[in-house]
Amino acid sequence: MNKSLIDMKLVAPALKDSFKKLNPIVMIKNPIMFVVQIGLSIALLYSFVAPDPSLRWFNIIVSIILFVTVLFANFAEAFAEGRGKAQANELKKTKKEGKATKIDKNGTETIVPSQDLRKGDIVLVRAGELIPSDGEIIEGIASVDESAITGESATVLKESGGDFSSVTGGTKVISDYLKICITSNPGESFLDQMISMVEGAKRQKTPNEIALNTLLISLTLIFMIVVITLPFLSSYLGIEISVPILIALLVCLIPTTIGGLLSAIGIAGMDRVTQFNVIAMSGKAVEAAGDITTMVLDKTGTITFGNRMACELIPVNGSSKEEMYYWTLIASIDDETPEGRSIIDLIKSTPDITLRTSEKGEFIPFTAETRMSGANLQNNRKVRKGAVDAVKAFVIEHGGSTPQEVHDIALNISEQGGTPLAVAIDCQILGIIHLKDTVKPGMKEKFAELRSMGIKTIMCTGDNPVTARTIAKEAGVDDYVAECKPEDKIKLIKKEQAEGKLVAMTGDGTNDAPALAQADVGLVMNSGTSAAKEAGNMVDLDSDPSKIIQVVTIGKQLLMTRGSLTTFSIANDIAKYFAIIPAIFMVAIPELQALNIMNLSTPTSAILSALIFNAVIIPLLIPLAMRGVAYKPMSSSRLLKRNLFIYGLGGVVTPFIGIKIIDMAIQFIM
Ligand SMILES: Nc1ncnc2c1ncn2[C@@H]1O[C@H](COP(=O)(O)OP(=O)(O)OP(=O)(O)O)[C@@H](O)[C@H]1O
Ligand SMILES: [K+]
Ligand SMILES: [Mg+2]
Repeated sequence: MNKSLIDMKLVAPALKDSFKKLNPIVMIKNPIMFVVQIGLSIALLYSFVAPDPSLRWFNIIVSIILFVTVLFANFAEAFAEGRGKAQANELKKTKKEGKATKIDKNGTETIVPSQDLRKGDIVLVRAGELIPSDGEIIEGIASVDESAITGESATVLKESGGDFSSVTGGTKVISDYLKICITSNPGESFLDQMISMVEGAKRQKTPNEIALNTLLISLTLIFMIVVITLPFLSSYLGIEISVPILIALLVCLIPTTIGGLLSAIGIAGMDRVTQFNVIAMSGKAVEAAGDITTMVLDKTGTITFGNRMACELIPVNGSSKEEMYYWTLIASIDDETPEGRSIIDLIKSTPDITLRTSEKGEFIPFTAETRMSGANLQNNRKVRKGAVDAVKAFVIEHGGSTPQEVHDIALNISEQGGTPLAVAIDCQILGIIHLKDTVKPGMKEKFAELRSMGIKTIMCTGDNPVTARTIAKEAGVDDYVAECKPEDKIKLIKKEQAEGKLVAMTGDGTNDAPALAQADVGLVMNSGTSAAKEAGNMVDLDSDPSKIIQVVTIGKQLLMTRGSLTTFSIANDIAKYFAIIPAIFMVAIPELQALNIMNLSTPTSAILSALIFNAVIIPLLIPLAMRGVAYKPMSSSRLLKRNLFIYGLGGVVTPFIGIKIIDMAIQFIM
């Protein structure tokens, strides 16, 4: 997926498409260019049935330039769509092949076409086979090649339970086997969504785009009224203006530059996100990313590396090392979380400890609500490990208490940014587990950058306040919420939104789904559950939660590119006014010479030069529309001033130079 944004191979198909788009039914979707197309038809008519045959050649040339103008605008859009279409074709190839081994209730296997699979079906996928549709693993552990979707050739280990249990249709099982429960109906899989997103089939105009379009249409209407009334005014002065000249004037005055580039800018914005291996479910999501003012981030895995590893087991309360290790093992033996596994690994690698248990009972899995995990044993004893305050409450409930020593050790671990877990059996605390985690490098700089863009960052963590404060300080986030449960996250997002903020967040678990749905931008990890993927509006194929920062930058760049090119386009039209108006009236009103600052050779050449400039500026700006304007993190008001200066002033000056050069060239040819 990492091709450059401007691919010369896409030029030929885009040219073909630009002719197809000449169909008026397609053209009407772009009202500004549709006006140009109508103007073209009228000018063409005048070329043949003109009342004044001496003007025939002028009329034909105007018609040709108008035709090229429309074609250039169509080309901009077709070129922007090209990359997505090519990518969609690649993805469709992945979809075509398809047989699946379905397992029915009594365990019999039947081979069915993949596209017949529905939600709830169970399939068996063996090594070397493609996973037929999205699903959750119910049995097995296997390495999966996700390159068809992510473009990365690294394989991912997938297994039932935990954070890596969801699989995507179109990816390939490399080793072992997986039994999968299908979670999507035909035509609704992630791959289907991805295809329709990248090929732009579902691309709807975003609210910002609609607002801008309305403004541009209003401007067009105003200029139409001006141009239509012009002949009445000029006849007073004894000047007759031919219809093709009026059309040329109209086309120069209406915002054709931005009208021709608007949809290309939107498509390219989504494309840039895709380049980044993030699939945006709508153009609106990318735009919303540009408007974000608050970013809610998880601590573990987003700000820190997240492979929180047990590094030390500290017995307390007079319990022996053997005793503490033994019960810690019992509390962790079925704990599938990375934390749980790292505890087992640590115990395994301790030389003088043997891993033998004879306990029978029921495992209590970790939840973000209880912030504990453990086991209820057959002899009615209960073992728990978890956040210190949660375990403390558990012990008190069973008639015990926590000695000061526990708090001291926990505080010490937290102050280092680690996570202390207390281990207890019934009313007695046995020890503390030190889980270590590190802040990812470069976080402080990233958050400083966000701050300069006017974005507030809030770190949310289920961890205790001391660990939270330590990590928050080290990473340089603006604010943090400790001991945060899933519902607290929604509350936080709603609170920010009530203050008029637009909120972005990342997430992966089912727990996160409601918060992801509430947020204005919800970036979901590809490794996440299907519930989370449905709730969010963007999916990161690389499952890197800190990518939200770059996604916001791309969104900002999209909005800025659109704003800059709109400014440029309207400023351009002002300059064209100064080229054409003096040309039309100068003969009758010599005083208008004062307006003729461009000093163009003849009225005809002036009009044609302005019209040619108006056409060629569209393809010249395609690279800028595709790449986006250069973006420097700064506050929006400073950015606005800077852009008004560059694109406003540049927009006035460029056509003066351009039109003058074209005028000189025309004289030279003549
Ligand atoms: N496997 C586990 N068993 C018992 N307790 C755990 C386990 N994993 C985490 N905890 C405790 O529960 C707390 C909350 O964990 P949770 O995963 O909800 O949040 P977190 O990972 O600390 O923060 P984040 O929201 O950034 O992921 C942890 O701080 C830790 O004290
Ligand atoms: K124009
Ligand atoms: Mg967590």
